[in-house]
Amino acid sequence: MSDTKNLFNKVWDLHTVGTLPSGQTQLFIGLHLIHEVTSPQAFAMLRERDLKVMYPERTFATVDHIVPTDNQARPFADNLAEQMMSAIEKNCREFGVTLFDLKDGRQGIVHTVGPEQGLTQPGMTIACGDSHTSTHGAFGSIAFGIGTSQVAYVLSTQTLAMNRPQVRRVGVNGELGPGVFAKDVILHIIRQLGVKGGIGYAYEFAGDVFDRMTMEERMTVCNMSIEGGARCGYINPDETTVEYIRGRPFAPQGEAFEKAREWWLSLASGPNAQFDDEVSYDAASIEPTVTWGINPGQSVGINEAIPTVASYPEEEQKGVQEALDFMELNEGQSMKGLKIDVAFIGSCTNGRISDLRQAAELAKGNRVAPGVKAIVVPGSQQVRRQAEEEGLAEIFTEAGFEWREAGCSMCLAMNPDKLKGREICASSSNRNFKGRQGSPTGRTLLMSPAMVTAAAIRGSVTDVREMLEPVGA
Ligand SMILES: CC(C)[C@H](C(=O)O)[C@@H](O)C(=O)O
Ligand code: SF4
Repeated sequence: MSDTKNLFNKVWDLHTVGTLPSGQTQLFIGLHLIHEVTSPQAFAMLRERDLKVMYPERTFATVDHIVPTDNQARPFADNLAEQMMSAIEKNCREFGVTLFDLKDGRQGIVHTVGPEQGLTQPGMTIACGDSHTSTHGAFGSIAFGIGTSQVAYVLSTQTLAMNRPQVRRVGVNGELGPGVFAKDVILHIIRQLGVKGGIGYAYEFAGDVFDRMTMEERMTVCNMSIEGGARCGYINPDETTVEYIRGRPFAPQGEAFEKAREWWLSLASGPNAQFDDEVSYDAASIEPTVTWGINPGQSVGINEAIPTVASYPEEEQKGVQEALDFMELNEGQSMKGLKIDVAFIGSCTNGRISDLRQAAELAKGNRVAPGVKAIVVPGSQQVRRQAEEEGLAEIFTEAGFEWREAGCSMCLAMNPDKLKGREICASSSNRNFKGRQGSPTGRTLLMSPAMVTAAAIRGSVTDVREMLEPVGA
């Protein structure tokens, strides 16, 4: 393999089956993850054509979006949710696909359970009928969100027709300050490059900030690469990646693991790797970040004022004003002190054990502010069990947070967890689109789980650094 090839192109080339008449690449998909929302029609398409799932052993299913996080008794109160649940149960049974269902112990958000079970590995191509599939790129896999008809295609052929994106290296170097987390890094990147800036690109995140990150932090970053418009995002595999995977249920074991390790590490972009574009940011310039608008690029550092409309290019000004009007915020205003109604800790961006540990550390000995509804929703049953064992669940409930079952919950509100009316929600999720959290007029402020916890306790948007122990104390 040539030294100048970056990881993305190495993995792409290794999985290329051929070039289609359209000019697209037919790409072999190593791992296909499915969930209840985008799979029912895909299975229906297979039935219509009398097709089978080509590699049921490369296909794994979970339930996450529609799952209630309080009362999980069947049948679910929501008829549509019950139908989706029964459909995935039937489809997995009939097509021979492993399903992590509610009784399984491994159920959770699709992007939480893949890595947790050791299914997600470096050098793989991964597809899932879900935009945040980019999360799996944290392992140095190339992982794409796909639509329902493509889900049918992958089920029946284990391949996907795709245009090869260009690769942009996004560097962040230096030291992150206290109270600045992976979430702030990716919100900062999206703000700089724009929500459409990544169109046509795969993002390689590189630099010493990512090198020092844990796998869970890397997943937070890659999860949101698609919010910046990129087709996918990834981080080169290193010893951190290898050690995370070691011993997980679906990881290679023994000698096979050592062989895989060598191969995984060989895939990383080397010092001479070429990129179609490169940008880089200084870690020290990143503050705890919070969104003020209706897309994930509309954010500010907690000590900054909301930018003026005039500071945007003319073609964007109308949209910016519309966002301010919807949020009932003004240019020049500070986000600090803005009252919140709801605090949501969870989602495939920030619903893993390290997120809950951070939140619990701040919640310990504090109380959720009067009038604020605060919920903590683990990303998976495994995260939930671990949090209970570590005493985190108890810390949360003592502080006045609700402790829930695993699922997507209020990230998308395709389940009973919804905002009401004009409520403002401090949320550790990844999208702040109008109506995203279940009320058409509800308002979402994206931030790190630590910032959400701080807002829950103070009752308003807070600089989390005010609540951290001074260094050395
Ligand atoms: C329901 C699903 C198709 C959707 C996605 O693709 O991302 C959801 O997960 C989301 O986050 O909006
Ligand atoms: S947690 Fe949110 S972003 Fe992630 S898969 Fe579920 S709905 Fe989509």
